[in-house]
Amino acid sequence: MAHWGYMTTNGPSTWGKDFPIANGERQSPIDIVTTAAEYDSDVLGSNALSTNYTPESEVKLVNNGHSIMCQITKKGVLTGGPLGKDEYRLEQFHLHWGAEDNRGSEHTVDGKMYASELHLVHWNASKYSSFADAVQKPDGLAVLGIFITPGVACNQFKVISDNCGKLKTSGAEMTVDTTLDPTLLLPSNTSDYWTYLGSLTTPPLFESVTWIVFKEPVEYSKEQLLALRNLVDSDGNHMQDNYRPPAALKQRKVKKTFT
Ligand SMILES: NS(=O)(=O)c1c(F)cccc1F
Ligand SMILES: [Zn+2]
Repeated sequence: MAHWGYMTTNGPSTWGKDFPIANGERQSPIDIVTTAAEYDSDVLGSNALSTNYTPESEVKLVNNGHSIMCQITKKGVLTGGPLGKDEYRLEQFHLHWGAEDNRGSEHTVDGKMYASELHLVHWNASKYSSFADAVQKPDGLAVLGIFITPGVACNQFKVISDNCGKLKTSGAEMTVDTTLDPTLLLPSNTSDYWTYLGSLTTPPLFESVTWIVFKEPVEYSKEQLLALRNLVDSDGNHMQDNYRPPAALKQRKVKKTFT
């Protein structure tokens, strides 16, 4: 079986062969049609979305062949909003990006694509015993989606962008002896977001994710975006355009926390 990727021969249009759920009822990403999103005060009313992360004392980076991933070792949690009282533990974060600034995000907003999208992946530690246990459950995961646009450098992301050069090839791993506070990767406004029920955006595409996509993008510098584009994927090509295009919304509603 040819390993899945983002090239013509193994990209998103071919994933349905090995992962039939690719054409399922709650696939991600989606195009967020802002006028169709429903304001839902009780998504926000009952208890606002809240993150309680512990800064990582060292940064564990992995080039997993499809993205650059930071493995989280502390027990930070996300709760509230659409997650109710359940506590979702931060497991890892990674990104998707384009070869150029005009593309790269997975979710789109009224058809607009951002240059990149950061995903903070959490699993429901109130109900399940591990990420592996939660990953196939309909309420198993929660992912924060943060849009990235070219601008000033993001200081907290420097530990990743400054080390991409040492993680060029697929399978490369390294531990950087510096702290990282995942809270500082979030936009300043974390009250305004869209939320809907979806899936992993890479194979195995499990339909287990409550998506929370922030309205406010964060800025990364051109150099930080270039560092991502110089990574090499599992086929030895430049890791670029590692994003899945939007899937059909089907019978879903997107909720929003702002008017
Ligand atoms: N892209 S995504 O955030 O849906 C995602 C996950 F949540 C978990 C594993 C891989 C992955 F890619
Ligand atoms: Zn992702």
